[in-house]
Amino acid sequence: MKIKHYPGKAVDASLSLDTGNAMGALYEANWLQAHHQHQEGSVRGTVRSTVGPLPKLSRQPSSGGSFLLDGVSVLSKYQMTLEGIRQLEQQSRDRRIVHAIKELNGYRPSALQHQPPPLHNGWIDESAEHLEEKAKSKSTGPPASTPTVNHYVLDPTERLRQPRPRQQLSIKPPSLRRSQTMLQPSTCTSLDGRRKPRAIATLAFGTVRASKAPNHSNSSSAYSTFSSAAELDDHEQPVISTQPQRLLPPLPPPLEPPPPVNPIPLPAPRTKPKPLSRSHTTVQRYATIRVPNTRARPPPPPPPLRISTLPAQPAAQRRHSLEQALRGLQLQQQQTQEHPANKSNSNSNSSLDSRPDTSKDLNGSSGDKREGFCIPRPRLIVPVHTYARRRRTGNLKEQPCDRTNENPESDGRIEVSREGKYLSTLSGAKVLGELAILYNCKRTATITAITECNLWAIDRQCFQTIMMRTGLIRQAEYTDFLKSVPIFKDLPEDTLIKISDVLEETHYQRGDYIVRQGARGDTFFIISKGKVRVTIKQQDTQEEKFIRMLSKGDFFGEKALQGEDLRTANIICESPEGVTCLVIDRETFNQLISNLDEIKHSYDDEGALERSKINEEYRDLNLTDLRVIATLGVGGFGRVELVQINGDNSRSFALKQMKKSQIVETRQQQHIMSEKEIMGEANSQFIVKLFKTFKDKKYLYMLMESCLGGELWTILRDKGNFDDGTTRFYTACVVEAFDYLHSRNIIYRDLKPENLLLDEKGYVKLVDFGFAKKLQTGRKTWTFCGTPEYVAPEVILNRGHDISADYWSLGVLMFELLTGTPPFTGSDPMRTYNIILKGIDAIEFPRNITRNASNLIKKLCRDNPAERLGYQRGGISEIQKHKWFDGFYWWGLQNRSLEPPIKPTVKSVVDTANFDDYPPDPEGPPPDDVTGWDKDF
Ligand SMILES: Nc1ncnc2c1ncn2[C@@H]1O[C@H](COP(=O)(O)OP(=O)(O)OP(=O)(O)O)[C@@H](O)[C@H]1O
Ligand SMILES: Nc1nc2c(ncn2[C@@H]2O[C@@H]3COP(=O)(O)O[C@H]3[C@H]2O)c(=O)[nH]1
Ligand SMILES: Nc1nc2c(ncn2[C@@H]2O[C@@H]3COP(=O)(O)O[C@H]3[C@H]2O)c(=O)[nH]1
Repeated sequence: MKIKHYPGKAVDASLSLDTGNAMGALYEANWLQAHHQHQEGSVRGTVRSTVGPLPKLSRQPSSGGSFLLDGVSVLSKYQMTLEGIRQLEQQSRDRRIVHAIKELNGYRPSALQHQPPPLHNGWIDESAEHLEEKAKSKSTGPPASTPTVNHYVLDPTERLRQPRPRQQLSIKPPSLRRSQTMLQPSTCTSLDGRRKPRAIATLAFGTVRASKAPNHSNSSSAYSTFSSAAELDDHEQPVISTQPQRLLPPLPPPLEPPPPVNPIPLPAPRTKPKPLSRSHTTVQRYATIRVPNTRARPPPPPPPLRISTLPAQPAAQRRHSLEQALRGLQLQQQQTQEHPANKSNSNSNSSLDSRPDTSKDLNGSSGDKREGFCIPRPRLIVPVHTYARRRRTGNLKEQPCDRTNENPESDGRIEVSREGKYLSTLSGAKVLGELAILYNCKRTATITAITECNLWAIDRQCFQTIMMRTGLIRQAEYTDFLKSVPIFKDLPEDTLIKISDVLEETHYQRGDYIVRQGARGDTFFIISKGKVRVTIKQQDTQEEKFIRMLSKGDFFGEKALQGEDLRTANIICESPEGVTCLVIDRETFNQLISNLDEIKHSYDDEGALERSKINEEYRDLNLTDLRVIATLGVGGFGRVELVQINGDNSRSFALKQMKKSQIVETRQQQHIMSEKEIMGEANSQFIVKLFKTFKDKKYLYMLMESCLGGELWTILRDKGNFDDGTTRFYTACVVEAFDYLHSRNIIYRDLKPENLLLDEKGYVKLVDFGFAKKLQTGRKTWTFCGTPEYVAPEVILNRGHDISADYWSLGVLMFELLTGTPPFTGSDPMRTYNIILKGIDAIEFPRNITRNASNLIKKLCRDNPAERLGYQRGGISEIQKHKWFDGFYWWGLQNRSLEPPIKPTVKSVVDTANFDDYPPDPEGPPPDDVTGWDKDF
């Protein structure tokens, strides 16, 4: 063991052993030996302090209470609370109304089926062993709630185990000792690892062929492609709708909107309605416009074009017709739902496409199996505004209108043009002419039949009635769904209705890129059916890395709307039966959604990106560009200096200088590399940022952000102890830092007030990542390291430890902040370990520790790592939800709006008044080390 003395500063000890993991083995052997001796009634009070042949002992503790866990659970932030969704839907206040509307219209209950609730809510990958362990503890009761039989019976230091006199706990400086970080050679490390026309027309068959950008928006091109270019010769081909041209004499004044609830006594058929005979419906099939194929041959005279209007009908008959039409809708919907092949695409490929094409049977008599079909699903009619909008989804490049793709052989195709400029070609069950009716305006485009077309027409009044009804149904359906989506559940009803009004439902097929990384984005998506895969392109390889799956109720696409318009990830349709999304435009997003807390969260990759941008700023900085202002602190390997960049007095940095020779001597090379990597990538305001590293022959340097509020240790030393509220604030900062690290499977391992620095505002940040380590999922690590007073029993016993060891140290920190002394304090490390192994229940809690605080401390300092709060199913949020934190404003802490309990005085960027004074290093410069082990530093 080497003890280093730093003049003027408390002692900092480095404990190093030559043998790999001998330390842990030695300790365990000692405890066990002593335990045996104790059982034999012969406690002799000796601790073997040399590394010699160890007695052959079982590594299992001799009595119960602790478990060896190999399976480490990982907190998954992306688990959906399906159970919650289901409950919300059930609780929805106007559910009956929604239901009534649906029933009245023969709609089926929402297609949103519930999945069984997940087995748990936030943990994945639990090893069988872990589960088994839990099952066991369920049946027998949690082992830890059994009064602690202290199986660490050894007591070589009987005298020291006397309860510490109370006054010792609240002792004022100078008795507050600086804890000592211990070092051990890292040879034994982890085992790891989206004005007045009268009819609209529906094009019944065929498929859209041309000008389809792969954005899956079914309604073709955007206005931006309009120009005064090339007039289309209207005489060449039959014109169905022309723009801007009044087709028919003006209509009577606009229809009075019917009351919201069904004005027509429609029966609400629960059984499948009979297919209607076509003679009963006003929604008739009109004379087919047969147009010879003009593309392949020289243009013949235009085909005869007959546009029929619906005969004027008495009101009762009209009502009956509407009834029929709605039944037809209903039937159509059922057919769509019943044929799996038809299920998939409500927009682009009409469900009719998959049926036998009987379009040539004009009278629709024999062989026409589509008797029930009237008009396609109402949804096709609704999103009319899509013509005007270029939806930015996954297209890196807009696809140009390519008329060469059109298939001259296909039936029922029409061409849409405006001011003579070609817009698109449509076929299949498309709706045309709805705009002029909806907006009471002139035709907005010219429709030309380019092949024979079967068109169906509905008069204005009928169309408007259907629209109103379908609109209401749709609104109710969407509102109902939104209430079941976690991020919207607390929004007021009127906001949900507003959102429902502008939602567009879009369907994607398996493999479709709904959103493509790098593309410009203007839309926000909520998944209403199916699953999508999130991937991100790797910087070096361009390969796509899988990030996560998102499913019903999840949302995506908020990032492009919040930032630079660019999509930050790929979203790919994963479900074989496709994915349905409710799409919201930027305007609605900004007005109604962007302020929701859940929308503001950031993803890991964003942090990494942001960090690499920050680090980029210092890329060309050299050591010689820095000038030293003062010493901020002294650590195990050297000094930390306050520095400024020459010529820039506006800011300052902390430069940690580490002696290479000493790093090698204590075999800390691996730890130093890990420190650089973790601190250089971490992007949390509760963790000190490392901007750049340098090296020369003697030293390694780390250029970090400076925290001029000083060490929490110094403030604690001066104040003696903190009150409950102050302790809560600092503990909460550490919880945030741990949340960041642990969610990335990084264990910190050296928590203590010395490693908590205050920034100028009074928020604390974690510094010194010398023992931090990234673990492989579910793995443990075995390096014996940390600060004696803060190490967890499993570290002492060398049983392997993981992030749960940090929760132990959090409990210790709370105790120390509240009392001024850590709970487990011996006169030397060995004695300290001994006290630790006796457990938290052996420690007397002074009265100034409130009941809630001691409850939390005890829950953090459980012998059994698996039982520690933070490490269980609810993850770190269980700590945040503990009674001691009741009323604590976590969101204010995260956005730094919470007032810190102590505001340090920092007069300028070079004010070091909050730090102790440090004389020069008496040892002088270390020897050169040019062995090259540090080439990656
Ligand atoms: N970014 C910083 N801003 C201000 N002071 C700092 C900063 N980093 C370190 N210090 C000061 O230097 C001291 C030593 O730094 P640090 O703990 O990182 O060194 P170390 O060599 O790893 O020490 P240890 O022996 O505890 O492992 C800190 O306790 C603190 O007082
Ligand atoms: N304005 C416009 N209308 C289109 C487009 N594609 C199809 N249409 C249909 O063409 C129809 C022309 O008549 P309407 O304006 O009544 O309604 C229009 C739409 O239904 C398009 O890109 N722009
Ligand atoms: N960048 C990023 N986006 C994610 C992640 N998980 C889900 N997403 C979503 O993927 C979307 C891609 O498009 P946006 O960038 O607009 O918004 C993104 C997020 O909504 C993730 O881990 N990182």
